Amino acid sequence: MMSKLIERVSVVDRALEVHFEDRKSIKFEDCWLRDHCRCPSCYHAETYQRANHILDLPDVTFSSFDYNKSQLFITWSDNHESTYSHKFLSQFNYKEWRESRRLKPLLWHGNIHNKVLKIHVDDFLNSIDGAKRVFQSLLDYGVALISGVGVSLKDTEEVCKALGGVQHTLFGGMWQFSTKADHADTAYTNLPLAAHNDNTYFTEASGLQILHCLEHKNGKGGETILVDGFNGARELKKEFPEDFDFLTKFKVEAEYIEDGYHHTYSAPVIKVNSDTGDIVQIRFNVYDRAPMAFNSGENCRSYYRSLRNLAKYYENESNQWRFKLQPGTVMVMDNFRVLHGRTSFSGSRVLAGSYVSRSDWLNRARTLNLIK
Ligand SMILES: C[N+](C)(C)CCCC[C@H](N)C(=O)O
Ligand SMILES: O=C(O)CCC(=O)C(=O)O
Repeated sequence: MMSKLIERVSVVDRALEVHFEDRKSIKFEDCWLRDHCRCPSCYHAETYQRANHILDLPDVTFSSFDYNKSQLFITWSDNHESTYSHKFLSQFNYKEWRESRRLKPLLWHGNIHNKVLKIHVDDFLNSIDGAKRVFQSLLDYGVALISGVGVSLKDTEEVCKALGGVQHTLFGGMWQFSTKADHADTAYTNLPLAAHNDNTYFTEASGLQILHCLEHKNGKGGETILVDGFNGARELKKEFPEDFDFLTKFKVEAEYIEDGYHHTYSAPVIKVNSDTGDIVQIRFNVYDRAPMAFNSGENCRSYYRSLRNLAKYYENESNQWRFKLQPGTVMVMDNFRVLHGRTSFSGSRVLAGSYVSRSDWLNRARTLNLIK
């Protein structure tokens, strides 16, 4: 890794261009430099927060500056003085800064049992390396399997907490569900559920969904279906680019209705980062679509054509990973990316689990130094 020590600094209009020893340079506007002064009157180091309001940033420029290999010193026209370390400044090469914040999912289709991490719960809960491996599997494939978990809600909760914390929704925090109609939703039946993302009717869908089959007796079926929503979107873009484009723009309204609840939210099925073009979220759920009005017959037909073309990928069994959840093994998946479903079943089938918010699981991945 080439040194990021300071080689020289030059003035460019109201900016300072810092040239580093790795032959890269970064231009810092005076307003940015003043706003990033790290002196005690400008910055609360103990809370990592700016001390002043942006409206109180003085419209000043530098009156003089000096530097050595590791520091830049600025005296401002209002006589304020600022010091910046090379380590701090060298972070802000735009391309490197943007690239370091992009997630790099490994797209997949079909049975990925030999790729997805399967780790014993003791290694996950009791070792940093184990925790890193779980979150890396989630970042890479959107799925991880944690074995050796006690077949109880309580033991499942320990796993949910370690994944970032139990997210509370109208369904509760930790849930245990079966065919008992605890909520007005087909998850609480033995009906088949085609691959879908949860919570398309919430302003923010849950980040992770954690499922642990506590029992399935006196019956059959109830296979889990997983499919990579990002790979489906990429295939749609290749085969039906106009449908991909439509689904990145058109807002599909979703709803959840139950006594005392009426959630709705409208958002594109495929959310794209406008800066990088990366797919950042899939919100696909054919069941929870709300009845919508359309401003044209063309839009109405595009809605049905594009959703059906995307659904054909997700419903193609060669793209799906199907397996049976076993008591003791917890499955965790990225609900922003991986679609899940199940085949119909008979008998008594009890699942435990929870949601974890995206902020909370990405926080864990970030504090494990896996992402920026
Ligand atoms: C809470 N639990 C996971 C058991 C079921 C929640 C129902 C999820 C709903 N069908 C959706 O797709 O958002
Ligand atoms: O019963 C299952 O295996 C999954 C149920 C489901 O899709 C859900 O709860 O969102």
